[in-house]
Amino acid sequence: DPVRVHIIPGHSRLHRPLSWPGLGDPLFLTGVTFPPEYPASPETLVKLTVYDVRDKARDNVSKPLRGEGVSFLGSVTFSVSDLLRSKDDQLTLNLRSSDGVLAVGTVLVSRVNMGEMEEGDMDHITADVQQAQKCTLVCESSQGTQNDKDNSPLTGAVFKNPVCKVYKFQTVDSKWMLVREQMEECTLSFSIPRQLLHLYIQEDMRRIQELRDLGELSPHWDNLRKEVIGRYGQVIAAYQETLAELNKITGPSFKPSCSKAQRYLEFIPINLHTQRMRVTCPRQTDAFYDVITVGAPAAHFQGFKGGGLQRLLSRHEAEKKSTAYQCIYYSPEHTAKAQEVLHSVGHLQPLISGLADQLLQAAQQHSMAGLREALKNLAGKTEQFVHALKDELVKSALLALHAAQPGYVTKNQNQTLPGHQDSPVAPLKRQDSIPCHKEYDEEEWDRVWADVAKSLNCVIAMVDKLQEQEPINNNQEQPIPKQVLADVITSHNPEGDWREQLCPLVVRLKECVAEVVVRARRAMTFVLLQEAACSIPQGLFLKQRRDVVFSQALAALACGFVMRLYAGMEDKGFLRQLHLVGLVAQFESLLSTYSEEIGMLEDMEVGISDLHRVAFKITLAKTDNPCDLQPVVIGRRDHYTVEVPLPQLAFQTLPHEIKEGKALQVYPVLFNVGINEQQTIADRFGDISLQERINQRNFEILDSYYKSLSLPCFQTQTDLKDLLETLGQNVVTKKRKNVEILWLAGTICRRLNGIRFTSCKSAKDRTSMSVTLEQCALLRDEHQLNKDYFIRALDCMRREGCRIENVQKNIKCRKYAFNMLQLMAFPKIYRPPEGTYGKVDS
Ligand SMILES: O=P(O)(O)O[C@H]1[C@H](O)[C@@H](O)[C@H](O)[C@H](O)[C@@H]1OP(=O)(O)O
Repeated sequence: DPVRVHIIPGHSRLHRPLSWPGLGDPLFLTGVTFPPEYPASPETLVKLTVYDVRDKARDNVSKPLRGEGVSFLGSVTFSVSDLLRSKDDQLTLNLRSSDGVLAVGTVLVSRVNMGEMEEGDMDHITADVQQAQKCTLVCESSQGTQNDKDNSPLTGAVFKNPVCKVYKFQTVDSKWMLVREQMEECTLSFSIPRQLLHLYIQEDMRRIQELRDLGELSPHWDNLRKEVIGRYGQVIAAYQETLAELNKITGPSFKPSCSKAQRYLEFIPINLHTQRMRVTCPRQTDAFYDVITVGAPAAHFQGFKGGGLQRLLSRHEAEKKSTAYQCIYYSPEHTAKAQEVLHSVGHLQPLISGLADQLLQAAQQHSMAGLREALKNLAGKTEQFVHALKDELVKSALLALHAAQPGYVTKNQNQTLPGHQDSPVAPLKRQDSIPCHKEYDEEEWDRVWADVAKSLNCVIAMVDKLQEQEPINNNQEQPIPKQVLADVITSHNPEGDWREQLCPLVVRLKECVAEVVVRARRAMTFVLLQEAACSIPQGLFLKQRRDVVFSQALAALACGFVMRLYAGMEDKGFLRQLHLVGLVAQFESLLSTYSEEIGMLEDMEVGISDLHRVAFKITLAKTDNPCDLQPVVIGRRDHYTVEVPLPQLAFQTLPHEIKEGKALQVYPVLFNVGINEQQTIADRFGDISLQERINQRNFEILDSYYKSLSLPCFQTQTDLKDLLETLGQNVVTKKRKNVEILWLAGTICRRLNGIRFTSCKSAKDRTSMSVTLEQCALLRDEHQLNKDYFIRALDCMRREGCRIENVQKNIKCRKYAFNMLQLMAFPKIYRPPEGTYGKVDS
């Protein structure tokens, strides 16, 4: 396979093959750097030596050792002048074996012109320091300003340690505007991951219990069960340890970028901060613009050797299908269905039981209205319950479970299944054989399941009957349609007490529900056992990876939601939109689709998409005490709810739908455009399909969200429609570093009242460039910032503003971690002013 070498300023590390599993002809890319102090000249000779690395764990082959998974392939030498004179800046060289005789492969050397350099670019990189220093920063504070609306006790409960900067800029009509930047930490950085860890542990413990409740299984299945339980136990122990370590942490409410790969901090989002820009213009009401900045949600501690979640999960699914010989393969949809059924029965059974008790209470009180109300609710929930179980999966899983019990025989073989014999790994071909245990009654489930509906009908019929017996004046409401089940009714004494007559029927209904729950729970647990057993150990590693990434993503989302909610408390239109449709949460990412950052982006894609399983609820806080205003997470992996408590005063002004606890939806979308030198390589020689796919898919989500908004205030905004159309065109256009995608997506999100997020690896350098650019663009487009002040304002914010403080908070140094050569690759407008960047230990 060809090896490509790029002479790229600023790079020297060997990179993994850029290839996708299943595709042949992988491309191995590596960049080679001549450090600025190195006296390279046209005569300089470059020797390339290529090794075959079999042992991926030994990624660092700078000093390869023979016989340790690394072997010499060949080498070749060329001079810098060969490259400079070459056609298309490219040399094709033959690798030679050590004795120089054999040609053992081809190396393609390209000289990379960073491309984004334009005439006069260098002038901007070394910007006019004097100009920039005519900076308009007027004051700064670490506490915010007094009597500040942004620092109310409400925000103070969740947002901490404000850093504040105020600037004065000139408008087009030579007036002055005041711009105030405020950046804060968020307590949710730690509290959401802690709560999630608790919930993960609880859920896995419950899973272990459910597996135990499967009862006696044949040795094959029993062994698998033991193994799965053992693995769950390990995960629980690791999570408990992490939680214990997290509980020891005090200090700032954010994880600095340099701790990104620390084991005990892996669930914590990197460098999560909120940033608000408030603009005060003469004779205008203040406007403010919020953004949440956070490092890409990704499993940094686990690393990116095999890629990120999106790739790992699809690879795993494919492998599972082909190697699941020990167990029954259930598709991810089936597994999700099993979880859903488990969840539904767990949720609905206590509700049905409570409503049945209410019905008896109403009967006791001889209240026909109460009886009918309770019956209506009971019927509704019971129907939901019956419906939730109406799935072929339950039936087939019951059969499979039956076949997994000791003593099971098949009709065809009339002999014990292989999986039933002593060897725990003997193949079991369940699907091919129709189980025919003499004790197994295939109709049984249908009967048990139908009994629930039947017993509900008996209850309905009895209430009807009682209603008929009532004197006419106690029977004003419309009667429930008659469902005559004579065999039931005749057995009851029409003259007796209401409660007495209803009680046996209600008890029967509860019993039928309980019976169904036991069976359904065991059947679904068996499906999940298959899933877990088929995927050990890789599936569990991936689950842990997904837990980590999701935790970071949820902490960021919750932070953004709370900030958006607090900001919109007095906006009736916004609140209406919130409960009628929900909010867009738009993540902008600046990761490169190259090397490690591909893996980060693959993690991030799954983490952000998993956020669609989250809803928010607003609750009334017990007190106005800050600790009672902390959001609370409830739920399980397939669905979480974040409850956001508000103090009485704020709560009472909300629309009643929100006060009644309506689930508030979020629509997460992710747009990525890599901007640095690594993206230059990816754009030219690598694979950018990941970025293209993400942008196209998320455009579709955003577009369908917009279409689902039937609120007139959005449909009449023609420019919103135009913006979406332009974004749609941009995501399919082949254009390098097309940052317009990010600007359009950000603008659309703001117009849609959404939550804005900006991310890169550590949310410190590239993110700072993007956030300051967005702020200045808003000043120019929405607040008539004088054009001559645009670059000055941008440089000033980058030099003096909250973002350089963010860098300082993270690495204790006031320099963005860019070198000059990296900056050449940036789109011009993303480059910071001279003196603010350099080599730092980040
Ligand atoms: O905040 P980031 O842009 O992810 O910081 C990068 C920086 O862009 C890059 O130039 C530098 O070489 C480092 O990789 C920074 O990442 P850290 O995670 O090390 O801060």
